[in-house]
Amino acid sequence: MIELQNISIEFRTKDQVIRAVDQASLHIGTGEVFGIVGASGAGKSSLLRTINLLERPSAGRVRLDGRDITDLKGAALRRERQKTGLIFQHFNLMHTRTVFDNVAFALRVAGKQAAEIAAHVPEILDLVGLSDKVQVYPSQLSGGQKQRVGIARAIANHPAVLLCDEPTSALDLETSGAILELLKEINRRLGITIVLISHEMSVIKTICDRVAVMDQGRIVEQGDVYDIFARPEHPFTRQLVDRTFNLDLPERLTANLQGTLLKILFLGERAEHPLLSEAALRFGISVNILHGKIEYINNRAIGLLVALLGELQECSTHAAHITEPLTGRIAAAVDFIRQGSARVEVLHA
Ligand SMILES: Nc1ncnc2c1ncn2[C@@H]1O[C@H](COP(=O)(O)OP(=O)(O)OP(=O)(O)O)[C@@H](O)[C@H]1O
Repeated sequence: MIELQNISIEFRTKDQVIRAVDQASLHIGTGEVFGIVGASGAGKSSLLRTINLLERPSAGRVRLDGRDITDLKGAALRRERQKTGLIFQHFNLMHTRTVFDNVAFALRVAGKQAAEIAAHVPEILDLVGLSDKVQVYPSQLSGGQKQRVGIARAIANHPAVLLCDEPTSALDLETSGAILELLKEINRRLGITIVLISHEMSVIKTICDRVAVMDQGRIVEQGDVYDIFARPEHPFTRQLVDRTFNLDLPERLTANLQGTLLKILFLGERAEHPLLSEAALRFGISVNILHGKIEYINNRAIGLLVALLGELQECSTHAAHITEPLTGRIAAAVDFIRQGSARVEVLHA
């Protein structure tokens, strides 16, 4: 559906050349929800805007539906652009026009007749949940409602692709969730391919099937969202994923740790096995869970636990016969946990 091949984008200012995107390649399939994530200035917007050639690449090719559109101009380019809709972080609505007119404008530009526009706009506004706001002005709408108008306008001409530039960054958490839900529904019901950029992994995990991670103009990693969360390889991706899981411990807990502190990753069904209690019994140690979280990404579980392995406070019946020193038992327990989980990181020994 969308193929970006070795895209580089350079901006020339008076005294320097900024390479915003550096040899980025992507392939996005029909009907996918594809995310591009990265810090501010990573090159996400520039790359997104090459898909409909709002930004022309300095090098590389853009293919839409198998057709190379990189060199298109004028009417041919405008026709190709009709296949894409675009929504923005700050909605970009016309404030002196009603909700109806904001959406109608997109249809008028595409050459639709008044009768068709009059019939179609209410349908689209119904789809995005704004049937009761048809004659209202944008200033009378909440942020979430404004973005719904932005979405209605973007899908009015039945595009094959919806490009979303940080669509929820200006919204609170709850509204953001509702907008992502609406985008997902549009993807499912209308089969529109969605490309969404965000600086938050939490947005990506809520809606995307696959993701590309950008750092300083380069795509450093891409793949299935679940796999990227489960096994982030690039240090920048790891940082993003860690921030999403947010497993930081309060200083009070880390100041006087007695024992071995582990961060344990469980994937899928393995998260359901009683691995830690088995380790405790087998090796006669205490296992104290200090932090933990299970995330479900595309209905598959990723569990992360921070656990402290240490000496049992009292001699339990299970441990009474254990004579091996604590360090040996903990080392054996770490091995045992390592075998039964996806990854173990020793945070403190
Ligand atoms: N028109 C322009 N002229 C000069 N430099 C630009 C232009 N547009 C973008 N840049 C620069 O290119 C780099 C990438 O910008 P871009 O907006 O694509 O990144 P981004 O990841 O989308 O960032 P943000 O999340 O802050 O929008 C930045 O260093 C930016 O300053």
